[in-house]
Amino acid sequence: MSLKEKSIVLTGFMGVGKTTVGKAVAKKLYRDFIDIDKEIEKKFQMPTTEIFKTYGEKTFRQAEKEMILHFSEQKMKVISLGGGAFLQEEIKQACYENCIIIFLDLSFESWKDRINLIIDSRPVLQGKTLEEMEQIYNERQPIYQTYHSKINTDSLDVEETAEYITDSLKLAWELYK
Ligand SMILES: Nc1ncnc2c1ncn2[C@@H]1O[C@H](COP(=O)(O)OP(=O)(O)O)[C@@H](O)[C@H]1O
Ligand SMILES: O=C(O)C1=C[C@@H](OP(=O)(O)O)[C@@H](O)[C@H](O)C1
Ligand SMILES: [Mg+2]
Repeated sequence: MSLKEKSIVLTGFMGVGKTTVGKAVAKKLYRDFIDIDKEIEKKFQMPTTEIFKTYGEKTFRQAEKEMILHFSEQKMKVISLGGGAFLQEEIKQACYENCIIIFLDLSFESWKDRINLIIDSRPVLQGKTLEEMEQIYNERQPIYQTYHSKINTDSLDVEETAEYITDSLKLAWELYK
């Protein structure tokens, strides 16, 4: 597969903007957009929080793995992962080999301001104190260190982040064609 054909995968902690930015990047590149959480929710016909409540996290993680292994083999997509996907080594390897992984980084200080936007739809955060959330944030950082490109979004809005990503990709495609 040539570099230009590879699917783009967005990774990073919950709430950093993978879904929102992924959609914007796909639009700019005229590619299909796949949000893995959306695909899992379609499969189970219920929101993620309900999947966790009804079937448990293990079932969610199994579906997440199957879905990502399937889509990571496809060309020319923009794929937004869930923030827990890279807890599974097999997913990380498949994405690293087949796709271009972009890590959306955001400091905990900036992340804190988004809690209200995401808390209701993120079962992993529900019932946690701010200190516990910070602990999860810190514990998760090592899993995101497998990437091809990293972008810190502390001072960027969605459109600026999407533009930075597409500009970098176009440059890489031009350089390595
Ligand atoms: N760069 C950004 N600046 C400000 N808010 C953002 C940014 N990126 C995303 N958001 C907002 O943060 C929330 C979580 O974004 P989302 O794309 O669902 O993150 P993720 O998929 O990484 O969990 C949404 O309400 C979204 O509008
Ligand atoms: O980090 C996690 O464990 C999760 C992140 C969520 O996706 P986002 O990163 O898009 O919020 C979703 O997959 C699920 O709630 C579990
Ligand atoms: Mg998302």
